Amino acid sequence: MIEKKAVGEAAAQYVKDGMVVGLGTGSTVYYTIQKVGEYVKEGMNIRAIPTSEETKMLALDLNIPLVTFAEVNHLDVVIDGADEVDCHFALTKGGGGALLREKLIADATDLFIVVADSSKMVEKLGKFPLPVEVTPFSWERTARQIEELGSIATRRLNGTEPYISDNGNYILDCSFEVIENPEELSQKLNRIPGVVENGLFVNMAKIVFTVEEGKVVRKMK
Ligand SMILES: O=C[C@H](O)[C@H](O)[C@H](O)COP(=O)(O)O
Repeated sequence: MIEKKAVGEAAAQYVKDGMVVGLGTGSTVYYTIQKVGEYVKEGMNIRAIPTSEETKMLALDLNIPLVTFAEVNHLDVVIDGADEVDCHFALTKGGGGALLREKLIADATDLFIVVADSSKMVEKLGKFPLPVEVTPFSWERTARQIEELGSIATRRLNGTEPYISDNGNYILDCSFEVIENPEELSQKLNRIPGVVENGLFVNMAKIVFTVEEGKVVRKMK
């Protein structure tokens, strides 16, 4: 919790007056969003696109002005959390189910910043099961095709019911153990009909805020 707050707040320094900002989802970027709310309260003029309904509610509570892709095409900065970050800044995302909008929004900026406590930093991705968003129709067949790539795909539940994403889809949590080539796996997954998007973010993050030896560090690509 202390690390999440420290890295989340540190990244907020990249939000400046006049910017269009992408706001991520989760318990780490929560602290970034709180800081951005303070900036707005102090008079900073920004507009934001949230990566989930949860973040949208939080931003509205903090009076952060929102926009949509109907009005903007490019974001000045996007700040988001991650479930795993490897040494090349490849990420696993989607533990909170927001991966599709997160990827759409991260794709719309040249400055994608990740906030991740030290537990998220790994040598290779894979220990955290990879979230894959799939269409509910024939999800079982899609799951079998994902399993042919070497994983065990488990449909996410919300209690006893299927978890439904903000986009009306299912999430499959796919255990691959070790992901040797995230880019290749991402391409293979997205070629399977029924896969809407996968939680691998490769060659997207430019800056990672994390904690090393008890101090916040900013790692740049
Ligand atoms: O879908 C959720 C997102 O990808 C989150 O950014 C990710 O799960 C990290 O969340 P947290 O900061 O709560 O660990």
